[in-house]
Amino acid sequence: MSTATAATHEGDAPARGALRALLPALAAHRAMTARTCAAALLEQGSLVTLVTLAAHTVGTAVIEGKAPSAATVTALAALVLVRALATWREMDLSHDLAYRVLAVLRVRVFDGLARSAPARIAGRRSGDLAATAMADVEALEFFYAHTTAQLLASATVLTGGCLVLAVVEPWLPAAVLPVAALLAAAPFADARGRAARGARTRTAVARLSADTVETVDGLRELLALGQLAERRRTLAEHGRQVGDAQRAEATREAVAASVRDLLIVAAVLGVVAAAAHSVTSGRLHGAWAPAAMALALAVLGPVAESARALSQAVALRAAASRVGAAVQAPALAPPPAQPRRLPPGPLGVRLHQVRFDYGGQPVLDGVDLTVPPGRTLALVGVSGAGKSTCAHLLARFWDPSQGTVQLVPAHGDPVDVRDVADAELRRAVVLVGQETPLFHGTLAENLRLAAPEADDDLLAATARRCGVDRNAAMDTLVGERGATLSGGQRARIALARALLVRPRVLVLDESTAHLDNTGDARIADALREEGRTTIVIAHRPATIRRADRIAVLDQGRIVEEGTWEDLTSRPGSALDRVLGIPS
Ligand SMILES: Nc1ncnc2c1ncn2[C@@H]1O[C@H](COP(=O)(O)OP(=O)(O)OP(=O)(O)O)[C@@H](O)[C@H]1O
Repeated sequence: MSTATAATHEGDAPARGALRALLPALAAHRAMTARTCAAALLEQGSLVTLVTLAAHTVGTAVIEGKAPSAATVTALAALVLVRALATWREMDLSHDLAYRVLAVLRVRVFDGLARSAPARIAGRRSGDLAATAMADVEALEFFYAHTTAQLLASATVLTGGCLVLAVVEPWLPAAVLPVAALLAAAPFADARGRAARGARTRTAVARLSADTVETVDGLRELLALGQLAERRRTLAEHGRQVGDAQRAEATREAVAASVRDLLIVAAVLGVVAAAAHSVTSGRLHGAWAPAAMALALAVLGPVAESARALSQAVALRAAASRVGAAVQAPALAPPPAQPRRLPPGPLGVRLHQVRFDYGGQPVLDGVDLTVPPGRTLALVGVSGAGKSTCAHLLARFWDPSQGTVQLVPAHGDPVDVRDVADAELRRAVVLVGQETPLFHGTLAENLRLAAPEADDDLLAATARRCGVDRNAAMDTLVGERGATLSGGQRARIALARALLVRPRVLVLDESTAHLDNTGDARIADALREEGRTTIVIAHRPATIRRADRIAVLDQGRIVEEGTWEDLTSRPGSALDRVLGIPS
């Protein structure tokens, strides 16, 4: 897990640069960002001009007893219209910009997860990952929609307003600028605390999301174990923690909002006092007193709003950290710089002196294994011996820390799987696990994941070959994760899907464990194809003995290899020990 993610999970203040790291995402939308800034500037600028002109007009009317000119009334009406249009345009553009950026960000989070799958995902809860992919990305909408353009516009309007005030009376900006500086500094004063509170909220939300996903997933098991009431209590407790974390943020924000209001009132009173003094000493026309007050109020309002947005953005550091960590997750199996093409024809497999660990003790410690092209090997070992790990290295979910995993053509040089482009490797080597998931959709849709171009006849023929229920129509809904099917039916569909790829190397990791003995034998026939290399990981003796050769994995190495007859005729063989056959 990356440091940023770890910090967030522990509820610490996340990295300071996390929000800055979000800005480059705007680079792809420079023109739109510029339009959003221009609209925000027009929105704020038109309001400031409107209220200042209105106050000056009223002041002039009261003091001089003159009705406003037609030009002034027209200008005021035009400003109202401009302000309304600019508000609509700014909201429209800022949200459009934010949603575009978020759409890209969601895909980049997904890419990050895919790049680091399954290793990095293995240690994390799916609800937690879903929270990063959805809730954290969604939370950043505020940053993109309500921070950047508003900050730029309010700073510009403040500068322009102060220049006008300085022209009217050089002392007037002195009442506005210190308050503006205080408002701008406020979000940074308690940045650590705010970021930590934000992180607590995000962590609580992620935990609740993880709990909810796990509970929904495991409802059947929880029901069977009589644990539903307990689970309900846990969910309620974690929901309460989310509420507490959100309330703590809201309470601080309420205090900050009151302080901001107080500061603005103080600044406006300061401007009123200074303007009144200038008017009474004859340096300023009386109409400028209400105009200066309105102008001060109008420029400080957006500054206060920006300060609020900045405070909220600081609280989003945790979400930004989590999204950043997901986006920047390094590839665990980096793509080759110069991919090598696999030669045509059957491919064998060779693991040479392979070492691998998951960050602790080595799981594989010098594995040597060769499967000639077109042959079937049964990889056998006690539970936890590292059989699936070998399969995962062959499918290149991970790379070994030492040694090589190669695909070996009948003629020509072996090719290291690290040198093969991902798409080509996925076509050449297909791994079917015991719990290969099916996706929500029809039987045909699930099969077509492997071969999008396959016609219905091919799908039906392959499904039949693997023993998928004859009566199952291609438009039968299989339900999420194949929930409406039996374990055996799911296995048959997963196998049919694998066959549609027409892989040259097929790795079956306990994929037929759900089938009865007859089904297992039929599937073995269906899978047999001239030239295909097959590695079968199994515990069932009948499955193992069908293989051309058997390799026994123990203590991280291949300790025994041979045919079924060889190994079972050897007294006290490692195979006998694995199968529990007394010597
Ligand atoms: N993602 C992972 N992170 C950490 N350790 C892991 C991970 N996957 C597997 N292991 C550990 O590596 C060892 C080998 O696991 P592996 O799944 O390869 O065994 P196996 O021989 O296939 O077992 P089984 O027959 O029970 O499926 C086990 O000790 C397991 O706990």
